[in-house]
Amino acid sequence: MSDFPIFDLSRFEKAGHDERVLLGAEVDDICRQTGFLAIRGHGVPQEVIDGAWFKARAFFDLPADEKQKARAPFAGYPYGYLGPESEALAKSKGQDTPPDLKESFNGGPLAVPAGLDDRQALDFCYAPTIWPTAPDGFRPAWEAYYRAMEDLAARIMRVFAVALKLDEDFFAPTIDKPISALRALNYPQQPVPPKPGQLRAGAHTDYGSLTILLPEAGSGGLEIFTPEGNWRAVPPVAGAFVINIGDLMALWTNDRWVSTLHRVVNPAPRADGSTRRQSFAFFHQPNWHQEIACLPSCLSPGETPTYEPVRSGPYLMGKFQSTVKAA
Ligand SMILES: O=C(O)CCC(=O)C(=O)O
Ligand SMILES: [Fe+2]
Repeated sequence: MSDFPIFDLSRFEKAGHDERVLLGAEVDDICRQTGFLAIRGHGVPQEVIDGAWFKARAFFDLPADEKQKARAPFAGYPYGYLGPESEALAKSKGQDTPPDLKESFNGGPLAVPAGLDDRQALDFCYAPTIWPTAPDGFRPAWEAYYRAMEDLAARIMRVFAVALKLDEDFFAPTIDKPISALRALNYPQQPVPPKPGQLRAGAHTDYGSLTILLPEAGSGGLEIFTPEGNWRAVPPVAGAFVINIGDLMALWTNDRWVSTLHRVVNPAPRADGSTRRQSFAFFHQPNWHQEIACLPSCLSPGETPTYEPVRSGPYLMGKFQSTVKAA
């Protein structure tokens, strides 16, 4: 996919007002088509990326019973280790498929906002992350990466605001107590052929405002469903993150921006067996109570919003739980 769009965030941040508007218009174009692009010039230190990446790798390399010590305590609990075959993302789209061929470790917000007393929020998004006891140093490395993603997401949301012809900090109050989750994914080698319809990650859209992906360097498998109706590979871009918008951004923009269907396909069988793939996905999610309703700048005169407003937290909870419970 040689024409996969790449956006230089440092260029935007150094630019004056007029150039920002022009760069914002480029992002608006991309988000109207697929909402998938690579971000370079992001400023996230390589040590922070490597720190979390190699701790995650060391965790996935542990024996299964070690990893299970950090498992989510029940189906539908959002954090901790989710072992092989515990989720089918296509179920969030009403597709009944065999479970995805992956395992993941998931962590939530690093702190509970002072004074928050919403039971559902406390029991779901602010439920404690179940930390692994090994490898040493996992938690600080994870938290450093989580913080870097939270910061990067807030900067990208500023670009989005400009792209939508809104005040640059329009989104700031909607994401000042975000309920984002970080997920480390491991797609193991496949010694046994997948079942019919079974993928590494079934076709889905992401649920929130924006996802920041870090696919393994040189790996393939991630595909998006293009407006022309084809599945198309997304390449990992060296030194960049792949970002995509989620359902809440589509809702916010009255479908001016698309939350594109994507999936991770199985690798071709290889004689050397080296088909394992790792990735990080940071799911940026507006404040629990934030109402997401069509933005005024996305409504032409005489047009009415397509969707009823939703609240960020309960919306996310419903989507997440649809992927792990029996259909
Ligand atoms: O691993 C990847 O590259 C993508 C995973 C993904 O789309 C997801 O977990 O939502
Ligand atoms: Fe996704």
